[in-house]
Amino acid sequence: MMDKIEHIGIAVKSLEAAIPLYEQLLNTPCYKTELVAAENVNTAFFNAGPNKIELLESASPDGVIAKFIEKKGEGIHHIAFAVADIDAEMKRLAAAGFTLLNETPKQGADNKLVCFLHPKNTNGVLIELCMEKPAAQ
Ligand SMILES: CC[C@H](C(=O)O)C(=O)SCCNC(=O)CCNC(=O)[C@H](O)C(C)(C)COP(=O)(O)OP(=O)(O)OC[C@H]1O[C@@H](n2cnc3c(N)ncnc32)[C@H](O)[C@@H]1OP(=O)(O)O
Ligand SMILES: [Co+2]
Repeated sequence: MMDKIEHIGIAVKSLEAAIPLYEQLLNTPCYKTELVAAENVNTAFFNAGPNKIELLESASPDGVIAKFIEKKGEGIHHIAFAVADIDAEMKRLAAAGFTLLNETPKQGADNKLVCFLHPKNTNGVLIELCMEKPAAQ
């Protein structure tokens, strides 16, 4: 089950320009910036009540975010839902016919495991499943 919207991902050309803008807009400081090398993306996080805003800047000219901005411009990139059991949700959604973009949960930002669903099955919205990484046993 999707517990809540964990974050809204927003594609931006420059974190340097977008971070102060969102700090002013949200009236709260960016609480974390993080490079997710595997995704070729630099991220910046803000709390917005029980949810978050995740700004995304491409870490290379040919990254996913650069491609998105080239095609669609800056703007909302994805919606991430918090899930308690990402494996179970991936199984449920795959069985329901959604296209998973990664076979197993992968490393996300902000201490999460993530999986993406292709927008072709979700009315054109890129969906991310997002689970807090279990504490190391
Ligand atoms: C994980 C770290 C962090 C976190 O929260 O922890 C992040 O959120 S990282 C976010 C960046 N990473 C990803 O987005 C990974 C998943 N995305 C992908 O695998 C690709 O972007 C994919 C498959 C969605 C699109 O890649 P592709 O190479 O196929 O690009 P195209 O431009 O050819 O797109 C095909 C088709 O999809 C539409 N599209 C692409 N991106 C989006 C989007 N964000 N929202 C909605 N639609 C999207 C694109 O317009 C094309 O549609 P078409 O009708 O064919 O023009
Ligand atoms: Co995200």
